[in-house]
Amino acid sequence: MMKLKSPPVNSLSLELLTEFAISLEKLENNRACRGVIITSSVPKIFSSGLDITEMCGKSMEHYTEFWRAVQEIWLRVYSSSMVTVAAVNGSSPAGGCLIALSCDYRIMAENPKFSIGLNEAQLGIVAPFWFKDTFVNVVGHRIAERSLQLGSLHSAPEAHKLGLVDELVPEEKLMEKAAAVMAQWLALPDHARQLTKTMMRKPVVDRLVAHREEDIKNFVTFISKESIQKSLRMYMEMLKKRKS
Ligand SMILES: CCCCCCCCCCC/C=C/C(=O)SCCNC(=O)CCNC(=O)[C@H](O)C(C)(C)COP(=O)(O)OP(=O)(O)OC[C@H]1O[C@@H](n2cnc3c(N)ncnc32)[C@H](O)[C@@H]1OP(=O)(O)O
Repeated sequence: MMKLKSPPVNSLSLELLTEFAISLEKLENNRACRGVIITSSVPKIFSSGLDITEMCGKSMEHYTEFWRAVQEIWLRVYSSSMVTVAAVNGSSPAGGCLIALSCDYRIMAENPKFSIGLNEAQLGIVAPFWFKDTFVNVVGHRIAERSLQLGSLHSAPEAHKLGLVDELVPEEKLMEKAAAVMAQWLALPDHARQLTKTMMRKPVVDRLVAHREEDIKNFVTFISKESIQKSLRMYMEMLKKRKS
């Protein structure tokens, strides 16, 4: 099991992304490890998505390093040879949702206050093509398009209805259910499951691998724009105001 632990809200900072990638690599290289459940040890939050402070007021070099780390974590989770189950035990916007979408199966706590989705448009930013492709592969083109254009965050019941999560279970049963799903998936021979997974996911993975540097350049150019920086600053202010 891998538990995201970066209070208060599990923002995906460069440091957390780097630790996450190293832990995944260790598991991937351990032949005895055939599956991983990804969850959070922060109450009510799976992950608040990419750490916005990493994308605000920093240098081009920093944006480059940060985006490479974001790409890396997606590539590792999406193309993992292990069975990956997301036990979504709290809200999961944007980058948090991407982590869950990249797993093989998603189980969410059935709490209507928890929400999940790719809400980038609400921040005035655009989910890159590989976020979009991952989303389309889970919910289909129409639902993904509407949800992305509106930057929707879906409540747990709504997310289940749309197919964004596979199952809802009472919060106290979440880990038990995740373990049961893992056992079901691990009952199959690894090679057949792994080859099938690769067949389904390879075109999307290959697309980023082929355009990785271009994608970094696009990100750095986009995020460095003063209008985008202003949108991000306003969003952070809104988060702080909402609190007080
Ligand atoms: C032409 C095409 C080119 C394309 C190029 C690419 C373009 C860029 C693509 C970038 C993709 C971005 C992906 C992302 O993930 S962006 C992040 C999106 N995340 C969010 O919108 C979530 C925001 N947070 C919340 O909604 C709430 O915090 C949450 C529901 C998660 C929890 O609520 P709660 O009430 O429990 O906690 P607070 O809101 O009080 O938060 C506590 C403190 O944490 C700070 N915070 C929250 N989220 C973030 C974050 N994502 N990054 C950094 N900091 C965050 C919040 O401000 C509070 O701080 P303070 O205690 O200091 O006030």
